Amino acid sequence: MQRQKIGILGATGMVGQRFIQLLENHPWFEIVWLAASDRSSGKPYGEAVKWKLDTAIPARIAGMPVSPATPEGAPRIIFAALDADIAREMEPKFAAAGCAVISNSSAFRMQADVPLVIPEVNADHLALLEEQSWRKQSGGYIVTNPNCSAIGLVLALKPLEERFGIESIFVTTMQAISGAGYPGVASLDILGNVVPYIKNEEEKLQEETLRLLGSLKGKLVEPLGASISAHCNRVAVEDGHTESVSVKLRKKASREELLAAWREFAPLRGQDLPTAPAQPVEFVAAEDRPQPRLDRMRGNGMASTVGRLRPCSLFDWKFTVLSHNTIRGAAGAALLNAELLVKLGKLEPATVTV
Ligand SMILES: NC(=O)C1=CN([C@@H]2O[C@H](COP(=O)(O)OP(=O)(O)OC[C@H]3O[C@@H](n4cnc5c(N)ncnc54)[C@H](OP(=O)(O)O)[C@@H]3O)[C@@H](O)[C@H]2O)C=CC1
Ligand SMILES: N[C@@H](CC(=O)OP(=O)(O)O)C(=O)O
Repeated sequence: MQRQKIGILGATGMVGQRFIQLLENHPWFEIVWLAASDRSSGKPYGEAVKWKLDTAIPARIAGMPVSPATPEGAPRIIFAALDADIAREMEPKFAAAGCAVISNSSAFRMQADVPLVIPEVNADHLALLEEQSWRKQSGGYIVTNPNCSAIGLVLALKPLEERFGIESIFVTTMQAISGAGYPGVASLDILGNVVPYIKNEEEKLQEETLRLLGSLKGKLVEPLGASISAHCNRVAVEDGHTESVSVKLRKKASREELLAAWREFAPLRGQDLPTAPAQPVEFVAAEDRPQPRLDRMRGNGMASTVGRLRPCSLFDWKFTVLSHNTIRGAAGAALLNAELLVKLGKLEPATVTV
């Protein structure tokens, strides 16, 4: 099978680097175009980037030039990892030029006709992309993946919502510093410290969770009718967001029933998507797990790990969730969205725009 040509917008950032790492040997996609800000444009990638991953920059990529961030000459499939303000201005230009923009950014996640998707949770919401004016005019569109804390949480909640219904959710996050990009949070602010504030994060986690667990009604997503309250904190962890969760269910369920719901949750089984984890929600029985350093790479960084399941004296059950914020929470999430779009016939063979 010939690999489809793809480009990465924001290729030098934390998420952009993860895209390169995950795509380098991907069986379906081939990186042919990298773009970033004017600061990087024109330089070889290896010179423009401050590479922060623990695998080497692929030699082929290090020598590639960084292109200007414009649709001219870009391939038709674009993985985008731009700050929200820049994405808001730039992603529509690529979609209008006929590109499929597979975005990580929050800029369009809550726009009614833009799918906000986790393939295991709400693949049917992808139908919304057909409503976009870009799709109708040029064939281009924008599809988004959620906030990095929302992804791990929603993967753990979806099997419970399906079987028992959810009435209330209370969640407290402990988010890794890589979530703030590079250079991100100053070392003097985070070393030996916890920062109980991440701008806009609680609002995004609450809104996106209910939209992801919501139902597609005609051309609109009706959010899940549950109450939710989130507290978000930045902690001195490199990668991996940890979340303490309490849930009130609509139907009483035993511990064994919750464990079975997570164990049997395999909505993508049989689809052979290269990035999909075999077990999207992994339960770890040890009393002191999950932990970011020990559990973030489960399912190649694509699983949501759940542990410490116990009764909650305020709600019904409480537990801990952990997921890798730049893999499952960002680049891996977008890649899985793209793989699903290929399966659905919505990513056409690569040609060059304008
Ligand atoms: N880190 C995480 O865990 C997660 C991040 N996200 C989202 O992904 C996006 C990227 O995040 P992250 O990688 O952490 O951010 P970084 O700050 O690390 O990277 C930003 C990227 O955008 C590029 N850029 C900046 N300005 C422009 C411009 N004017 N035109 C074109 N490119 C530009 C930068 O290029 P240059 O190097 O040239 O400045 C760089 O490649 C954000 O929307 C973020 O919210 C989503 C989920 C998780
Ligand atoms: N704000 C998240 C990362 C992020 O970029 O989220 P979003 O994609 O919703 O902007 C964090 O700090 O960990």
